[in-house]
Amino acid sequence: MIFTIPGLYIVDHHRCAGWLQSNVLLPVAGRWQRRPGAAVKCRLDPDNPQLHCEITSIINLTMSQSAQKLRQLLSDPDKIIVGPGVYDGLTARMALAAKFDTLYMTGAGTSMSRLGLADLGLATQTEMKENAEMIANLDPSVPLIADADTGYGGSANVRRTVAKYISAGVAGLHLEDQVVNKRCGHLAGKQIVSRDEYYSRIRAAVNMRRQLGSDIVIIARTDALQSLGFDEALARLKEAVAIGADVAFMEAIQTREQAIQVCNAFKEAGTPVMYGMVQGSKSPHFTIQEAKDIGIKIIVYAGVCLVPVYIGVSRALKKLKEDGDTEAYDSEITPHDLFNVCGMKELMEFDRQAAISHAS
Ligand SMILES: C[C@](O)(C(=O)O)[C@H](CC(=O)O)C(=O)O
Repeated sequence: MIFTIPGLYIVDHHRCAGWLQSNVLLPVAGRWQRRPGAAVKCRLDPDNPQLHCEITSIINLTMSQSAQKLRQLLSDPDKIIVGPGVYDGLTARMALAAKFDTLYMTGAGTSMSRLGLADLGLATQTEMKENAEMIANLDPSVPLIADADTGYGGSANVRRTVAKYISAGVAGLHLEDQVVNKRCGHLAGKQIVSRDEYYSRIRAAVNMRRQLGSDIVIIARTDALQSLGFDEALARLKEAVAIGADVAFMEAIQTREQAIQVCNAFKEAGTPVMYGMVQGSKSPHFTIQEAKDIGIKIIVYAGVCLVPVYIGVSRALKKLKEDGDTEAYDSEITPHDLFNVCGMKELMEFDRQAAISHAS
């Protein structure tokens, strides 16, 4: 379908996370010129879906490969995006080797693996960004969604967080409405900031993205369900999306019905909904297929690596401590196998090529 808007033509548009992303013909020096990659952010008039009623911005995107890929996945109607929760180089490499097409950097996992500390808002902006940067660049063709907690302060901090995550190569990030001294979304006693403060975080993120000409996907997360109830949590997500967030994420959902209600609430507008699966929490458990069936667009399994690492490593350590020996595995893993998952072949080939150039 081709839309006509006074001043420009939009062709090849596709709907993507609340954006209409398109090739655009712009009148430049009296001629229509095609500007691939330029995006027009439009609001559709619900009463007249054939016409755009408002152009909110035109952006020349210096699209990052990974954010673009994430947007492509979001715009695929048949796709559910699955983010295995990784938190260090090895878990990220293992998820890549398992051929996941998206990764999720869990903040809880980052806090525990990098700091040895529980998910209580202790990981700093710099620590989170450094971890995200390392993971995002192991294979930049696989988009990384990274936890950005509260944005680490006021709007100026959020601004800086978004800029850092963009330059780190992160494809999408989520920002929430807990106080800066936050805690894991599945713990009791969460404190929530006012609507205005939350909205200013989202607005800061959206404005910074625009200022940098980036297409990073902004995921609005609310933790308000626990203390303020479903209606308030939903209202916050709706306003966050109206401000410019691309995806709605209600944290620590308590029932399957609530998950369905959230999906239904955003269905008409085509806003993708994200769901956080945390094994052992009170949130309903969904398989990928179940999540897809109810309309969830992104599901992240925050504990998919953490839990088996905890179980497996605890058992192995107990064995060594008590029996004075390591566990025997059916198929012994050699150091080679581990290094291969972490790029050994490519590194050695690179080294070989460098040596050849040097010799010639
Ligand atoms: C999604 C989450 O933010 C994360 O860091 O992975 C956590 C998950 C967890 O603590 O296990 C959360 O707050 O839900």
